[in-house]
Amino acid sequence: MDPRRAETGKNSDQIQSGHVYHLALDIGGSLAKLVYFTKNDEHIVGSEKKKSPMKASGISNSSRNSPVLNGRLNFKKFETSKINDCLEFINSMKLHLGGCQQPESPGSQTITIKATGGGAYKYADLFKEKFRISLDKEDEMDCLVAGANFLLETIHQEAFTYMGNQKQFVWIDKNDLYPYLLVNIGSGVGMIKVEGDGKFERVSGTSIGGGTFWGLGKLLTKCKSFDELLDLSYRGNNRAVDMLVGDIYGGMDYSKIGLSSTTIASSFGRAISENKERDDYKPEDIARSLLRMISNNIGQISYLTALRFGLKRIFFGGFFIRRHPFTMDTLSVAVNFWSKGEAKAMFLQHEGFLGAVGAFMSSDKHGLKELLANQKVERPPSKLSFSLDQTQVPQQDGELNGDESIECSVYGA
Ligand SMILES: Nc1ncnc2c1ncn2[C@@H]1O[C@H](COP(=O)(O)OP(=O)(O)O)[C@@H](O)[C@H]1O
Ligand SMILES: CC(C)(COP(=O)(O)O)[C@@H](O)C(=O)NCCC(=O)O
Repeated sequence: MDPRRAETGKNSDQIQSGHVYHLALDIGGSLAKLVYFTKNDEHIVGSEKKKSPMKASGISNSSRNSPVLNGRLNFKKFETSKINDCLEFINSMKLHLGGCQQPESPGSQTITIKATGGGAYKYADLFKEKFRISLDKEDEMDCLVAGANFLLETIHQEAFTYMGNQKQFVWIDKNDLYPYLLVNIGSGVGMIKVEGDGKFERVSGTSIGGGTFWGLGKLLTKCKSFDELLDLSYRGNNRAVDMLVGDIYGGMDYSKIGLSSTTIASSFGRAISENKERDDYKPEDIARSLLRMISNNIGQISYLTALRFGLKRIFFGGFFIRRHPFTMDTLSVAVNFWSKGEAKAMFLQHEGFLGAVGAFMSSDKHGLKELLANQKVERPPSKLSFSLDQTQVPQQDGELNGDESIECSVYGA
Protein backbone atom coordinates (compact mmCIF):
# COMPACT_ATOMS: atom_id res chain seq x y z
CA MET A 1 0.00 0.00 0.00
CA ASP A 2 1.19 3.50 -0.82
CA PRO A 3 2.57 4.84 2.50
CA ARG A 4 1.41 8.31 1.56
CA ARG A 5 -2.22 7.28 1.25
CA ALA A 6 -4.36 9.39 3.50
CA GLU A 7 -5.76 7.68 6.60
CA THR A 8 -9.49 7.27 6.40
CA GLY A 9 -10.88 8.99 9.19
CA LYS A 10 -21.44 39.21 -12.17
CA ASN A 11 -18.99 40.15 -13.88
CA SER A 12 -20.59 43.22 -15.66
CA ASP A 13 -18.57 42.62 -18.81
CA GLN A 14 -20.35 40.75 -21.50
CA ILE A 15 -19.10 39.09 -24.62
CA GLN A 16 -21.78 38.56 -27.19
CA SER A 17 -22.50 34.88 -26.93
CA GLY A 18 -22.14 34.28 -30.65
CA HIS A 19 -18.52 35.37 -30.45
CA VAL A 20 -17.29 32.87 -27.91
CA TYR A 21 -16.20 29.92 -29.92
CA HIS A 22 -14.97 27.56 -27.35
CA LEU A 23 -14.41 27.12 -23.64
CA ALA A 24 -12.49 24.46 -21.72
CA LEU A 25 -11.88 24.00 -18.01
CA ASP A 26 -9.28 22.47 -15.77
CA ILE A 27 -10.61 22.19 -12.23
CA GLY A 28 -7.80 21.20 -9.92
CA GLY A 29 -7.40 20.74 -6.19
CA SER A 30 -6.65 24.45 -5.67
CA LEU A 31 -7.58 26.40 -8.80
CA ALA A 32 -10.12 26.23 -11.59
CA LYS A 33 -8.61 27.38 -14.88
CA LEU A 34 -10.54 28.55 -17.93
CA VAL A 35 -9.33 28.87 -21.50
CA TYR A 36 -11.73 30.33 -24.02
CA PHE A 37 -11.55 31.52 -27.56
CA THR A 38 -13.23 34.73 -28.68
CA LYS A 39 -13.56 35.88 -32.23
CA ASN A 40 -11.65 39.05 -33.05
CA ASP A 41 -14.65 41.21 -33.77
CA GLU A 42 -15.83 40.47 -30.27
CA HIS A 43 -17.96 43.11 -28.69
CA ILE A 44 -17.03 43.56 -25.06
CA VAL A 45 -19.03 45.96 -22.96
CA GLY A 46 -17.38 47.06 -19.74
CA SER A 47 -13.98 47.65 -18.30
CA GLU A 48 -12.15 44.64 -19.68
CA LYS A 49 -12.30 45.58 -23.34
CA LYS A 50 -9.30 43.79 -24.79
CA LYS A 51 -9.49 44.19 -28.51
CA SER A 52 -6.14 43.60 -30.08
CA PRO A 53 -4.28 46.65 -31.27
CA MET A 54 -2.83 44.44 -33.98
CA LYS A 55 -4.65 43.34 -37.05
CA ALA A 56 -5.20 39.61 -36.99
CA SER A 57 -4.12 39.45 -40.59
CA GLY A 58 -0.75 40.64 -39.32
CA ILE A 59 -0.08 37.05 -38.33
CA SER A 60 2.52 36.02 -40.80
CA ASN A 61 2.02 32.60 -42.20
CA SER A 62 2.15 33.03 -45.89
CA SER A 63 2.32 29.33 -46.62
CA ARG A 64 -1.14 28.81 -45.21
CA ASN A 65 -4.63 29.45 -46.52
CA SER A 66 -6.65 32.15 -44.84
CA PRO A 67 -7.70 31.32 -41.34
CA VAL A 68 -11.22 30.11 -40.67
CA LEU A 69 -11.25 32.10 -37.46
CA ASN A 70 -9.23 34.95 -36.02
CA GLY A 71 -9.47 35.76 -32.38
CA ARG A 72 -7.99 35.58 -28.96
CA LEU A 73 -7.26 32.75 -26.59
CA ASN A 74 -8.18 33.96 -23.11
CA PHE A 75 -6.97 32.66 -19.75
CA LYS A 76 -8.68 33.04 -16.40
CA LYS A 77 -8.45 31.36 -13.01
CA PHE A 78 -10.57 31.02 -9.85
CA GLU A 79 -9.99 29.34 -6.54
CA THR A 80 -11.63 25.92 -6.65
CA SER A 81 -13.08 26.56 -3.20
CA LYS A 82 -15.01 29.40 -4.86
CA ILE A 83 -16.25 27.33 -7.77
CA ASN A 84 -19.52 29.24 -7.71
CA ASP A 85 -17.62 32.40 -8.74
CA CYS A 86 -16.29 30.47 -11.70
CA LEU A 87 -19.79 29.34 -12.64
CA GLU A 88 -21.10 32.87 -12.28
CA PHE A 89 -18.33 34.17 -14.52
CA ILE A 90 -19.09 31.57 -17.20
CA ASN A 91 -22.75 32.43 -17.00
CA SER A 92 -22.35 36.19 -16.93
CA MET A 93 -19.96 36.13 -19.88
CA LYS A 94 -22.13 33.49 -21.57
CA LEU A 95 -18.99 31.52 -22.26
CA HIS A 96 -20.79 28.21 -22.20
CA LEU A 97 -22.94 29.19 -25.15
CA GLY A 98 -19.92 28.46 -27.30
CA GLY A 99 -20.24 24.80 -26.29
CA CYS A 100 -22.11 22.12 -28.16
CA GLN A 101 -25.82 22.15 -27.52
CA GLN A 102 -27.35 18.77 -27.03
CA PRO A 103 -31.04 18.27 -26.42
CA GLU A 104 -31.24 15.94 -23.43
CA SER A 105 -34.84 16.00 -22.53
CA PRO A 106 -37.72 17.71 -24.26
CA GLY A 107 -37.71 21.44 -23.58
CA SER A 108 -34.22 21.55 -22.14
CA GLN A 109 -30.89 22.14 -23.82
CA THR A 110 -27.76 20.84 -22.19
CA ILE A 111 -24.49 22.40 -23.22
CA THR A 112 -21.37 20.30 -23.21
CA ILE A 113 -17.97 21.74 -22.45
CA LYS A 114 -14.57 20.13 -22.19
CA ALA A 115 -13.23 19.76 -18.68
CA THR A 116 -10.27 18.09 -17.04
CA GLY A 117 -8.86 17.77 -13.50
CA GLY A 118 -10.51 16.15 -10.51
CA GLY A 119 -13.13 18.90 -10.36
CA ALA A 120 -14.56 17.74 -13.69
CA TYR A 121 -15.82 14.76 -11.71
CA LYS A 122 -16.40 16.42 -8.37
CA TYR A 123 -18.45 19.34 -9.72
CA ALA A 124 -20.18 17.64 -12.64
CA ASP A 125 -23.56 17.67 -10.88
CA LEU A 126 -23.18 21.29 -9.80
CA PHE A 127 -22.54 22.44 -13.38
CA LYS A 128 -25.49 20.41 -14.60
CA GLU A 129 -27.92 21.56 -11.94
CA LYS A 130 -27.03 25.24 -12.01
CA PHE A 131 -26.57 25.96 -15.70
CA ARG A 132 -27.35 22.73 -17.55
CA ILE A 133 -23.71 22.39 -18.45
CA SER A 134 -22.53 18.87 -19.01
CA LEU A 135 -18.80 18.41 -18.49
CA ASP A 136 -17.14 16.31 -21.16
CA LYS A 137 -14.25 14.82 -19.19
CA GLU A 138 -10.74 14.54 -20.54
CA ASP A 139 -7.94 12.82 -18.66
CA GLU A 140 -5.75 15.20 -16.67
CA MET A 141 -2.40 13.73 -17.74
CA ASP A 142 -3.44 13.62 -21.41
CA CYS A 143 -4.38 17.29 -21.17
CA LEU A 144 -1.22 18.38 -19.35
CA VAL A 145 0.97 16.79 -21.99
CA ALA A 146 -1.15 18.00 -24.91
CA GLY A 147 -1.13 21.52 -23.46
CA ALA A 148 2.61 21.56 -22.82
CA ASN A 149 3.43 20.17 -26.28
CA PHE A 150 1.10 22.62 -27.97
CA LEU A 151 2.46 25.65 -26.12
CA LEU A 152 6.09 24.63 -26.59
CA GLU A 153 5.62 23.93 -30.28
CA THR A 154 3.41 26.88 -31.11
CA ILE A 155 4.24 29.86 -28.95
CA HIS A 156 7.33 31.83 -29.61
CA GLN A 157 9.16 32.50 -26.35
CA GLU A 158 7.05 30.11 -24.31
CA ALA A 159 9.99 28.40 -22.59
CA PHE A 160 12.68 30.09 -20.57
CA THR A 161 15.41 29.40 -18.08
CA TYR A 162 15.78 31.37 -14.88
CA MET A 163 18.87 31.49 -12.72
CA GLY A 164 20.58 34.18 -10.71
CA ASN A 165 17.93 36.74 -11.65
CA GLN A 166 18.58 36.07 -15.33
CA LYS A 167 15.64 35.10 -17.50
CA GLN A 168 16.53 33.68 -20.88
CA PHE A 169 14.05 32.54 -23.48
CA VAL A 170 14.81 29.19 -25.01
CA TRP A 171 14.28 28.57 -28.69
CA ILE A 172 12.44 25.31 -29.09
CA ASP A 173 13.21 23.20 -32.11
CA LYS A 174 10.03 21.25 -32.78
CA ASN A 175 12.11 18.42 -34.16
CA ASP A 176 14.22 18.22 -31.07
CA LEU A 177 11.71 18.71 -28.28
CA TYR A 178 11.43 15.14 -27.06
CA PRO A 179 12.07 13.47 -24.73
CA TYR A 180 11.61 15.71 -21.73
CA LEU A 181 10.38 15.53 -18.17
CA LEU A 182 7.27 17.56 -17.40
CA VAL A 183 6.96 18.44 -13.73
CA ASN A 184 3.57 19.89 -12.96
CA ILE A 185 3.51 21.59 -9.58
CA GLY A 186 -0.13 22.02 -8.74
CA SER A 187 -1.68 21.07 -5.40
CA GLY A 188 0.41 17.93 -5.65
CA VAL A 189 3.23 17.23 -8.07
CA GLY A 190 3.15 14.98 -11.11
CA MET A 191 6.23 14.00 -13.10
CA ILE A 192 5.66 12.84 -16.65
CA LYS A 193 8.15 11.49 -19.14
CA VAL A 194 7.06 12.91 -22.50
CA GLU A 195 8.29 11.28 -25.68
CA GLY A 196 5.94 12.75 -28.25
CA ASP A 197 2.36 13.77 -28.93
CA GLY A 198 0.22 11.48 -26.82
CA LYS A 199 3.30 9.44 -25.99
CA PHE A 200 4.03 9.77 -22.32
CA GLU A 201 4.15 8.04 -18.94
CA ARG A 202 3.57 9.47 -15.50
CA VAL A 203 6.70 8.22 -13.82
CA SER A 204 6.63 9.87 -10.42
CA GLY A 205 4.92 12.32 -8.14
CA THR A 206 4.98 13.80 -4.69
CA SER A 207 2.31 15.05 -2.37
CA ILE A 208 4.62 17.83 -1.19
CA GLY A 209 3.59 20.51 -3.66
CA GLY A 210 1.77 23.79 -4.07
CA GLY A 211 -1.05 22.76 -1.75
CA THR A 212 1.54 22.02 0.93
CA PHE A 213 3.10 25.45 0.58
CA TRP A 214 -0.22 27.22 0.70
CA GLY A 215 -1.71 24.97 3.42
CA LEU A 216 1.27 24.98 5.78
CA GLY A 217 1.90 28.65 5.05
CA LYS A 218 -1.65 29.49 6.02
CA LEU A 219 -1.33 27.60 9.29
CA LEU A 220 2.07 29.02 10.17
CA THR A 221 1.72 32.65 9.12
CA LYS A 222 -2.02 33.28 9.35
CA CYS A 223 -1.95 34.63 5.80
CA LYS A 224 -5.35 35.06 4.26
CA SER A 225 -4.41 34.60 0.63
CA PHE A 226 -1.82 32.84 -1.47
CA ASP A 227 -0.63 36.15 -2.90
CA GLU A 228 -0.08 37.46 0.62
CA LEU A 229 2.03 34.42 1.44
CA LEU A 230 4.02 34.85 -1.75
CA ASP A 231 4.56 38.54 -0.99
CA LEU A 232 5.82 37.65 2.48
CA SER A 233 8.30 35.17 1.04
CA TYR A 234 9.84 37.95 -1.09
CA ARG A 235 10.75 39.83 2.06
CA GLY A 236 11.83 37.02 4.37
CA ASN A 237 15.16 35.49 5.29
CA ASN A 238 15.18 31.73 5.69
CA ARG A 239 18.34 31.81 7.82
CA ALA A 240 16.23 32.86 10.77
CA VAL A 241 14.33 29.57 10.63
CA ASP A 242 16.58 27.03 8.92
CA MET A 243 19.53 25.24 10.49
CA LEU A 244 22.57 25.80 8.30
CA VAL A 245 25.67 23.63 8.00
CA GLY A 246 27.57 26.48 9.66
CA ASP A 247 25.22 26.35 12.67
CA ILE A 248 26.24 22.75 13.20
CA TYR A 249 29.93 23.10 12.28
CA GLY A 250 30.73 26.23 14.30
CA GLY A 251 30.56 28.56 11.30
CA MET A 252 32.73 26.35 9.08
CA ASP A 253 32.09 24.60 5.78
CA TYR A 254 31.90 20.81 5.73
CA SER A 255 34.10 20.85 2.69
CA LYS A 256 34.95 17.16 2.70
CA ILE A 257 31.47 16.38 1.40
CA GLY A 258 31.09 19.63 -0.51
CA LEU A 259 28.77 21.49 1.83
CA SER A 260 29.35 25.17 2.44
CA SER A 261 28.55 26.74 5.80
CA THR A 262 25.54 28.51 4.25
CA THR A 263 23.93 25.33 2.89
CA ILE A 264 20.66 24.46 4.61
CA ALA A 265 21.39 21.41 6.73
CA SER A 266 17.86 21.14 8.08
CA SER A 267 14.86 23.14 6.90
CA PHE A 268 13.10 24.71 9.91
CA GLY A 269 15.79 23.08 12.08
CA ARG A 270 16.75 26.28 13.85
CA ALA A 271 13.40 26.28 15.60
CA ILE A 272 14.35 23.25 17.72
CA SER A 273 17.38 24.85 19.30
CA GLU A 274 15.87 28.17 20.19
CA ASN A 275 13.61 28.84 23.07
CA LYS A 276 11.06 30.58 20.92
CA GLU A 277 7.39 30.22 20.14
CA ARG A 278 5.98 30.40 16.64
CA ASP A 279 4.94 34.01 17.14
CA ASP A 280 8.56 34.93 17.90
CA TYR A 281 9.46 34.21 14.26
CA LYS A 282 8.67 36.68 11.54
CA PRO A 283 5.98 35.36 9.19
CA GLU A 284 8.08 36.46 6.21
CA ASP A 285 11.01 34.30 7.37
CA ILE A 286 8.71 31.31 7.81
CA ALA A 287 7.20 31.88 4.35
CA ARG A 288 10.64 32.11 2.78
CA SER A 289 11.91 28.98 4.47
CA LEU A 290 8.79 27.04 3.50
CA LEU A 291 9.00 28.09 -0.11
CA ARG A 292 12.65 27.17 -0.25
CA MET A 293 12.10 23.80 1.41
CA ILE A 294 9.35 22.78 -0.97
CA SER A 295 11.04 24.11 -4.11
CA ASN A 296 14.32 22.42 -3.18
CA ASN A 297 12.61 19.14 -2.55
CA ILE A 298 10.74 19.22 -5.86
CA GLY A 299 13.91 20.25 -7.69
CA GLN A 300 15.80 17.34 -6.21
CA ILE A 301 13.11 14.73 -6.92
CA SER A 302 12.77 16.11 -10.44
CA TYR A 303 16.46 15.76 -11.06
CA LEU A 304 16.49 12.19 -9.68
CA THR A 305 13.54 11.29 -11.87
CA ALA A 306 15.19 12.83 -14.94
CA LEU A 307 18.36 10.90 -14.13
CA ARG A 308 16.42 7.66 -13.79
CA PHE A 309 15.09 8.04 -17.34
CA GLY A 310 18.11 9.71 -18.89
CA LEU A 311 16.27 12.99 -19.52
CA LYS A 312 18.25 16.19 -19.85
CA ARG A 313 15.44 18.71 -20.07
CA ILE A 314 12.95 19.38 -17.32
CA PHE A 315 10.00 21.69 -17.94
CA PHE A 316 8.27 22.96 -14.83
CA GLY A 317 4.60 23.93 -14.97
CA GLY A 318 1.74 24.43 -12.50
CA PHE A 319 0.45 27.49 -10.71
CA PHE A 320 2.70 26.99 -7.70
CA ILE A 321 5.48 28.69 -9.67
CA ARG A 322 3.62 31.90 -10.46
CA ARG A 323 6.79 33.13 -12.18
CA HIS A 324 8.15 33.82 -8.72
CA PRO A 325 11.89 34.51 -9.21
CA PHE A 326 12.88 32.87 -5.95
CA THR A 327 10.87 29.71 -6.68
CA MET A 328 12.30 29.41 -10.19
CA ASP A 329 15.79 30.13 -9.00
CA THR A 330 15.56 27.50 -6.25
CA LEU A 331 14.26 24.86 -8.66
CA SER A 332 16.96 25.72 -11.21
CA VAL A 333 19.75 25.70 -8.67
CA ALA A 334 18.60 22.35 -7.29
CA VAL A 335 18.52 20.78 -10.77
CA ASN A 336 21.83 22.34 -11.70
CA PHE A 337 23.50 21.39 -8.41
CA TRP A 338 22.38 17.79 -8.33
CA SER A 339 22.98 17.15 -12.02
CA LYS A 340 26.35 18.92 -11.90
CA GLY A 341 25.14 21.12 -14.73
CA GLU A 342 24.03 18.20 -16.91
CA ALA A 343 20.26 18.78 -16.71
CA LYS A 344 18.41 22.02 -17.33
CA ALA A 345 15.33 23.42 -15.62
CA MET A 346 12.97 25.35 -17.88
CA PHE A 347 9.73 27.16 -17.24
CA LEU A 348 6.67 27.98 -19.28
CA GLN A 349 5.01 31.35 -19.66
CA HIS A 350 1.59 29.71 -19.38
CA GLU A 351 2.73 27.49 -16.51
CA GLY A 352 -0.66 27.14 -14.80
CA PHE A 353 -2.76 26.58 -17.91
CA LEU A 354 -1.23 23.45 -19.41
CA GLY A 355 -4.18 21.21 -18.54
CA ALA A 356 -6.78 23.76 -19.59
CA VAL A 357 -5.03 24.35 -22.92
CA GLY A 358 -4.85 20.58 -23.43
CA ALA A 359 -8.56 20.23 -22.73
CA PHE A 360 -9.21 23.09 -25.12
CA MET A 361 -7.15 21.43 -27.84
CA SER A 362 -9.03 18.18 -27.39
CA SER A 363 -12.05 20.06 -28.64
CA ASP A 364 -10.70 19.63 -32.15
CA LYS A 365 -12.40 16.29 -31.98
CA HIS A 366 -15.86 17.67 -31.28
CA GLY A 367 -16.56 21.23 -30.28
CA LEU A 368 -14.88 23.68 -32.59
CA LYS A 369 -15.32 21.53 -35.63
CA GLU A 370 -19.02 21.10 -35.06
CA LEU A 371 -19.37 24.74 -34.23
CA LEU A 372 -17.69 25.74 -37.40
CA ALA A 373 -19.94 23.39 -39.30
CA ASN A 374 -22.93 25.05 -37.62
CA GLN A 375 -21.58 28.45 -38.59
CA LYS A 376 -21.96 27.30 -42.21
CA VAL A 377 -18.31 27.57 -43.04
CA GLU A 378 -18.45 26.46 -46.68
CA ARG A 379 -16.20 23.48 -46.27
CA PRO A 380 -15.79 22.49 -42.62
CA PRO A 381 -12.13 21.69 -42.06
CA SER A 382 -11.18 18.11 -41.39
CA LYS A 383 -8.53 19.13 -38.91
CA LEU A 384 -8.03 22.38 -37.08
CA SER A 385 -4.75 23.95 -36.21
CA PHE A 386 -4.02 27.06 -34.23
CA SER A 387 -1.45 29.67 -34.93
CA LEU A 388 -0.70 32.04 -32.12
CA ASP A 389 0.54 35.50 -32.87
CA GLN A 390 4.31 35.22 -32.96
CA THR A 391 4.78 38.93 -32.59
CA GLN A 392 2.98 39.15 -29.32
CA VAL A 393 5.37 38.39 -26.52
CA PRO A 394 3.63 37.66 -23.23
CA GLN A 395 4.42 39.71 -20.14
CA GLN A 396 8.15 39.56 -19.67
CA ASP A 397 8.63 39.50 -15.95
CA GLY A 398 5.24 39.86 -14.41
CA GLU A 399 3.44 36.78 -13.25
CA LEU A 400 0.59 35.34 -15.19
CA ASN A 401 -2.21 36.29 -12.90
CA GLY A 402 -4.92 34.47 -14.71
CA ASP A 403 -6.16 37.27 -16.93
CA GLU A 404 -4.30 37.15 -20.17
CA SER A 405 -5.16 36.65 -23.79
CA ILE A 406 -3.18 35.86 -26.90
CA GLU A 407 -3.96 36.77 -30.47
CA CYS A 408 -4.48 33.65 -32.54
CA SER A 409 -5.89 32.23 -35.74
CA VAL A 410 -7.52 28.89 -36.48
CA TYR A 411 -6.71 27.17 -39.73
CA GLY A 412 -8.42 24.25 -41.34
CA ALA A 413 -6.40 21.54 -43.00
N1 LIG B 1 -4.44 32.65 -6.18
C1 LIG B 1 -4.06 31.44 -5.74
N2 LIG B 1 -4.82 30.79 -4.85
C2 LIG B 1 -4.46 29.57 -4.41
N3 LIG B 1 -3.34 28.93 -4.80
C3 LIG B 1 -2.55 29.52 -5.68
C4 LIG B 1 -2.88 30.80 -6.21
N4 LIG B 1 -1.92 31.11 -7.09
C5 LIG B 1 -1.04 30.11 -7.11
N5 LIG B 1 -1.38 29.14 -6.24
C6 LIG B 1 -0.58 27.92 -6.02
O1 LIG B 1 -0.86 27.08 -7.10
C7 LIG B 1 -1.24 25.79 -6.63
C8 LIG B 1 -2.26 25.20 -7.57
O2 LIG B 1 -1.67 25.07 -8.84
P1 LIG B 1 -2.47 24.46 -10.04
O3 LIG B 1 -1.49 24.21 -11.12
O4 LIG B 1 -3.63 25.32 -10.38
O5 LIG B 1 -2.94 23.08 -9.44
P2 LIG B 1 -4.38 22.41 -9.22
O6 LIG B 1 -4.72 21.91 -10.58
O7 LIG B 1 -4.11 21.34 -8.24
O8 LIG B 1 -5.33 23.43 -8.71
C9 LIG B 1 -1.78 26.04 -5.24
O9 LIG B 1 -1.70 24.88 -4.45
C10 LIG B 1 -0.88 27.15 -4.75
O10 LIG B 1 0.34 26.65 -4.30
C1 LIG C 1 -3.71 13.74 -7.76
C2 LIG C 1 -3.12 14.79 -8.70
C3 LIG C 1 -2.87 14.16 -10.05
C4 LIG C 1 -4.18 15.90 -8.87
O1 LIG C 1 -3.66 16.97 -9.67
P1 LIG C 1 -3.61 18.51 -9.11
O2 LIG C 1 -5.02 18.93 -8.80
O3 LIG C 1 -2.75 18.53 -7.90
O4 LIG C 1 -3.02 19.30 -10.24
C5 LIG C 1 -1.83 15.42 -8.10
O5 LIG C 1 -2.13 16.11 -6.95
C6 LIG C 1 -0.70 14.45 -7.84
O6 LIG C 1 -0.13 13.90 -8.74
N1 LIG C 1 -0.32 14.28 -6.53
C7 LIG C 1 0.83 13.54 -6.11
C8 LIG C 1 0.43 12.15 -5.72
C9 LIG C 1 1.67 11.28 -5.58
O7 LIG C 1 2.21 10.84 -6.59
O8 LIG C 1 2.11 11.07 -4.45
